[in-house]
Amino acid sequence: MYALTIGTFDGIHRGHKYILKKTLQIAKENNLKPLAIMLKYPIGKYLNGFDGLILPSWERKRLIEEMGFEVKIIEMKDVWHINHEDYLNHLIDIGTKYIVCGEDFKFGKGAMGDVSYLLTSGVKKGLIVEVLHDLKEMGNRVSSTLIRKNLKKGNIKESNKLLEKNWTVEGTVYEDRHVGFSLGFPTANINIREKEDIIFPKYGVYLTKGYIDGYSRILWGLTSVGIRPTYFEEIKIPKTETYFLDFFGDLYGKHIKLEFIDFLRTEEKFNDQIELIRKISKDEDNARALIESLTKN
Ligand SMILES: Cc1cc2nc3c(=O)[nH]c(=O)nc-3n(C[C@H](O)[C@H](O)[C@H](O)COP(=O)(O)O)c2cc1C
Ligand SMILES: Nc1ncnc2c1ncn2[C@@H]1O[C@H](COP(=O)(O)OP(=O)(O)O)[C@@H](O)[C@H]1O
Repeated sequence: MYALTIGTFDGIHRGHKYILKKTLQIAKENNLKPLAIMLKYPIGKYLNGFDGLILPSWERKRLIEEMGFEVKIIEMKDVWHINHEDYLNHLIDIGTKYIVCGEDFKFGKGAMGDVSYLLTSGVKKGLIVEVLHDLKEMGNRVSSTLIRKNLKKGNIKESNKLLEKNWTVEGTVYEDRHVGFSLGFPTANINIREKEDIIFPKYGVYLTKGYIDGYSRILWGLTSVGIRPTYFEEIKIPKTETYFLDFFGDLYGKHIKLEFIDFLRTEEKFNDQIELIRKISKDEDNARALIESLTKN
């Protein structure tokens, strides 16, 4: 029998950890197995204005499993036609005894199932329901939406605080126009949207740490996210590209994980390449000073 919690858990932030830990505790106390049913994408993806995921589903699954859960990934298209009564019966059929959820938990077709439904019909069917209050940070509800908003503003430190770890993206390095080398700043283009719709943070320059497959060294880098307004390109596709400091090597085809540490500046349109090069050199100086202050002591 299971102690179950359901959600998208995008980011596995402080609020998620609070619900997940509570579920683990309940499972332990009641001799149940902890189960997390995880949606690949939030409902927002199918409505208007979805900026993208904070973390891909496989990373969220890994983190939840690491806490001690069995994780089942579901996709919205597989469940949104099921009405809330049938879905509740399904949860009971698979062995759910306890459900742990937040105040705004909704499920079933048209989001008709909610906490009050669980507390009435669910309880009648023998379920035990634990409803948790929202976790707040400076008066704000800790949520994936809040973190996405922070990422869109370039507030990396605040996002990392809410996530309780450094925000990380990953992907394979692909070849592009080879302009980077001619500028004196080769950049590894990392395809962060290879498999899932990951959020692009505010366009600009970030201090990052790179973990490259097959390399034992962790590399500091300057990561530019954006559409390179200095250059004319027929179609503008946002890119995440990193110039690694004190490094030279072929990175094409390599898998790279990037940890975002800080935001340095907004992306700008320069009149010519010389101006851009000057600015990137300044970015490098700023980054090196920041790294020194971070790695001191
Ligand atoms: C640290 C850094 C800062 C950058 N800032 C800007 C910028 O403000 N504006 C811009 O148009 N491009 C900026 N770029 C992107 C460069 O234009 C880009 O790396 C170059 O065009 C190489 O592109 P490629 O990978 O297609 O060869 C920046 C790149 C780096 C590494
Ligand atoms: N310090 C470095 N940081 C990032 N990439 C580097 C570095 N040194 C060499 N490279 C190589 O250079 C490539 C990027 O060169 P660049 O001229 O920007 O071409 P592209 O347009 O294909 O990205 C990287 O993918 C990597 O293989």
